[in-house]
Amino acid sequence: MILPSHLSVRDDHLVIGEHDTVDLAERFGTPLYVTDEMRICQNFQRLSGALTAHYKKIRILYAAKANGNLAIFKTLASMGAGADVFSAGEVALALDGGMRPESLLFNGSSKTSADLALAVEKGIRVSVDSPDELRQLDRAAGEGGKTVDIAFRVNPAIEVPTHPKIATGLATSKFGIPAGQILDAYREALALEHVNPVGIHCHIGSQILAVEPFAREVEVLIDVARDLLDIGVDPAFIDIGGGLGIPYRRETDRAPTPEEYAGAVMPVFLRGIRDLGIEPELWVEPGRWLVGDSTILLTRVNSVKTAHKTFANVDAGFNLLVRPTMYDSYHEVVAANRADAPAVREYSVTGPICETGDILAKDRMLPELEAGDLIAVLDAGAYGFAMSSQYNSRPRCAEVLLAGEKAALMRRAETIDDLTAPMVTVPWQE
Ligand SMILES: Cc1ncc(COP(=O)(O)O)c(C=O)c1O
Ligand SMILES: N[C@@H](CCCC[NH3+])C(=O)O
Repeated sequence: MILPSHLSVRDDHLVIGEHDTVDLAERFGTPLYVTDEMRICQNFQRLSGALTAHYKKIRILYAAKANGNLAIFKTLASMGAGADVFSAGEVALALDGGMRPESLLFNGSSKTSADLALAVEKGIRVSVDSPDELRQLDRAAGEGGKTVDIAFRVNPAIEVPTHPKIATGLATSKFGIPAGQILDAYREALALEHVNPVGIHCHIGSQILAVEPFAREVEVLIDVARDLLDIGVDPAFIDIGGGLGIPYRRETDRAPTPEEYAGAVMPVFLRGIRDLGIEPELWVEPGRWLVGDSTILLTRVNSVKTAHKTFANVDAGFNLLVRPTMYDSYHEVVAANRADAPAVREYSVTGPICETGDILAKDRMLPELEAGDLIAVLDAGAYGFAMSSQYNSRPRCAEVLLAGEKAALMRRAETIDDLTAPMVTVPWQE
């Protein structure tokens, strides 16, 4: 099996950073999310380096939805990242994590009036998703006695090779304004008093393992910029969103490197802006690429059963990692306490949730397993804990952050009391 450089095997045990996963599981319990902070920093530097090699005016906005732990915001803020935020919660976390309001972009196709008021109050730029939202934002800004800088989210009508549920720039997608309507939207923004159109925003989808769609996206955005110049808007930034995929199947996935991504996108961007005589900042909104491979989910085998096939029943299910169930996603699994043992039997690694679809990994060759063994699910840092739930009334597990020799909780495990705490006794049952 090919492991990323922050994972290794020592004395038959899987090691993350400098830490033996068997020790981590004993110390903190299972299930357990474990994140290597250094890996996130390396990922950030690599992506940032690849882009700035072409153009200096780059901003990286971490897509906060990928992993919402406050510690992750702090790590990325310290690297100089801003954030793509989608909710009041993400705004609060980003600001608490040390990001400045000017380094955030408030995205979303269905913002509440409270979201808009929050953006106005905090001075956060807004990616506006419809003319209706534009008018509401103008009103909110007027009431707050302010002017808000905005971009419009463009729907570029681009097909992308990914799971249909996470392609966001299809003509039929709920996100953005069709290219044919976008100029009217900017014209309307120019006519309004409290919104200031300064940017162009787009995001074509997630887990994209090809670079051509990003290059086509940039062409569309350059066309929009050309039209904007005609109506007197010189864009201060062009935000091409996130979406760069990672190789979940390391043996076979051919994932573009950041250098290949930059090599496809930047020449189109640079040629475009040179022709137009403008020098906007280029913004990107990576989520998965920054945090995806930084994290493993450790889960203990409760029992092994051979029936129609052989099941390793573990203590984490789609309550903690929904991607395999929701998108048929593949995550590599490793027998963490037998990492050198030969793979001799096919297992399905199944969780404790009362649903047939609760399968973390289907039909994988693994060493002989028994109750008490430890399984590591790899590449669980993006949309892992972030999409967890308390389904089946299971408290969520803890998250640990590693930095060199250090290991500390960045979120404690929930308890049964945490499940019931928000519940309120209705008066007729008192
Ligand atoms: C607006 C926006 N930006 C960025 C992202 C991050 O995507 P990814 O994690 O694939 O980089 C998303 C999620 O797809 C998004 O909706
Ligand atoms: N949740 C998806 C990615 C969605 C990206 C958000 N727009 C995943 O796990 O792959």
